[in-house]
Amino acid sequence: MSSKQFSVEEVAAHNKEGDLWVIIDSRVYNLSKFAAMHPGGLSVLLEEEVAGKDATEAFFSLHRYEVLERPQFKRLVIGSIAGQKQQIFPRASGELSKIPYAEATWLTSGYFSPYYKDHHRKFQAAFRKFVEDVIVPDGRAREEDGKRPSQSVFDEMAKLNIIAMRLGPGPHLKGLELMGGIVKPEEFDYFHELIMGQEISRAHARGYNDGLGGGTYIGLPPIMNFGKPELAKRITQEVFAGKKLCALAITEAFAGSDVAGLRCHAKKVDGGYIVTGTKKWITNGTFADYFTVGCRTDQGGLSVLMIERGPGVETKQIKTPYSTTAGTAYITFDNVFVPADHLLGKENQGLQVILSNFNHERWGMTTASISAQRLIVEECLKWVSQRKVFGKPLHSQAVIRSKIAAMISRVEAAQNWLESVTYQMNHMSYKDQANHLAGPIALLKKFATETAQETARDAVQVFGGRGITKTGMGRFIEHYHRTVPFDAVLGGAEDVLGDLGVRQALRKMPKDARL
Ligand code: HEM
Repeated sequence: MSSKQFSVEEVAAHNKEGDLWVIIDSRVYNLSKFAAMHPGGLSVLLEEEVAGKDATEAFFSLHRYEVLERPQFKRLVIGSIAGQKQQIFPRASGELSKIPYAEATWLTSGYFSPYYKDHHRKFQAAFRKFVEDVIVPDGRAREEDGKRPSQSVFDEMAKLNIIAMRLGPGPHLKGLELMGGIVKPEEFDYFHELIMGQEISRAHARGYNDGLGGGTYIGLPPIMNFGKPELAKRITQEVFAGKKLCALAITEAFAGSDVAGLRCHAKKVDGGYIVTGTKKWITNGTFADYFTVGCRTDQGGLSVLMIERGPGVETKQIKTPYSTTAGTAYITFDNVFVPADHLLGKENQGLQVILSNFNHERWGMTTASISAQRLIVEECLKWVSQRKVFGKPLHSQAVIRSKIAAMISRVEAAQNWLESVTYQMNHMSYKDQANHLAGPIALLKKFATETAQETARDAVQVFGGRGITKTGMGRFIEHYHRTVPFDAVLGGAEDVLGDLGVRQALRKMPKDARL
C-alpha cells in the first residue's frame, strides 16, 4: 500500500469521471478506472458529497469492511491524508470481539464464570485462530461452489487431533496430543467440546459446518462404542487421521423420528447379511466412506450395521436450502452383502445403539446453534450503529432497540442454560446423563432453535432488503434466515423434543404430589 501523503484539498480536485478519488477512513482511493465497473454504478460515485470527498460514512452504510480487504480493491489505495489516522480496524484472526454481547460472558472482558479454567481459555484462543485461519476460508469457498470440504482442512484438523476431539471427552482421546498439547486428554471435558461447537460456527456457513464431519459426529460413535474391537479400531484410526468419513443412515422417506417404522431390510445369509432399502436426508452421504445403517431384520427387530461404500451402495445428492457441501444424500442399498462382524451391538437390539448418542448429538447441535445466533446479534448491533436513517443511526428508533433487547435476552438465556447443562454433563456418567439430562437437553435444543428463528426473523426486519440478499451487507443474515430451520429439524424437530422433555418430567412426578 502506498505511503504517499495528500491533503484534503488535493483529493478534492479529483472529482469527475475519469479522474475520481475518494477518502475512506484516511486512505485515498483512486477510482478513476474502477468507477465504470463499480457494482453500485458510476453515478453514486460522482455525487457531490462523494467525488473527491471523505466518503467513509457513505461507504460503510453500503459495504462490509471485507470489500476493502479484497486484493483487487486494496490496489486502488494511492496513499493517505496527511495528519489523519486509520480509525476502523477489522478484528484480527483469533481475537475476541469488542462488540457488547458478541462473545459469551466468560469471554467478555471484566466478567467471570465458574465453569471455565485456564486450559479452556487457552484452548478457545488456539481453536478460534485455527477456525479463522483454516476453516473459515474453505467454508466460505465451499459454501459457494457446493463441493465437499477440502481434504487439506481434514489433514490440518487431523494433525491437531481435532477430529477426535469433536467426538467429546472419552477413552478415544487417550494418548493423543490435543491441539499441540494445550489440553491434556484427561483434562478434556464437555466445555472444551462446547468451545469447539461454538467456534466452528464462525464461518457463517451452515451447510459447510455439517459437511465438516457432521456425519462422523453421529455416525462414528456407534461404530466406536458398539463395533467389534478390530473394526472399531480400524475405522476410528482412519477417521481420526482425516482419511475417511462416516455418515449415520437411519432416516428414510418412510420413517423420520419414528425409528421403529424403518423399512430398510437386512436378510441373514451365510457369513452376514444382504441389505436392501433406502435412506433419506443423510448428512455427508454423498461423500462418506462408512455408513452406520439402521435395518429391519427377518424377525422384525432393528439391527445396526456398518456398511462400507462399494457395490450396490448408491448415493444421490438431495437439494436443500443449504449448500451441497453438506453432502445431504438419498441412499439406495441394492442387495449389499455386509459381513457378520459389521454388526454394531447385538442383533435386534439396534434401538439402544441408535438412541445412545441422541442426547450428545442434540447437545452438540445446540452449542453451534447458540453461537450462530450470537453472531447475528453482533451483525445487528454493528448494522444499527453504522446505518443512518433520516440523518441518525438506525438505533435511534425505539422499535429497533426493542428488537435488539429481545435478541440479546434470548441468546444470553440459551447460553446460560447450555452452560448449566454442560456442567451437569461433566459430573455425570453417560448413563446418568441419559437418565437426568435427556429431557433438559431436548427442551434446551427446542428453546435454542425457537429463539434462533425469532432472532432470524427480527434480524431480517432490521436489515430490510439486505437481509434477504445473498451478497452485500446483510449476506450473513440472509444465510442465517435461510438455514436456521436445519437446527430446528435435524436431531429432532421442536415439537418432538418438547414432548420428550415433558414426558420425561411427568415420568418423574412423585406419586404423592398434590396441589
Ligand atoms: C473503494 C471504494 C469502493 C469500492 C471498492 C466499492 C465496491 C463495491 C462493491 C464490491 C459492491 C458490491 C456489493 C458488495 O460486495 O458489498 C458495491 C456496491 C455499492 N457501492 Fe461501492 N465501492 C466503493 C465505494 C463506494 C462509494 C464511495 C459509494 C458511495 C455512495 C458506493 C456506493 C455503492 C452502492 C450504492 C452499492 C450498491 C449497494 C447495495 O446493493 O446494497 N461505493 N461497491
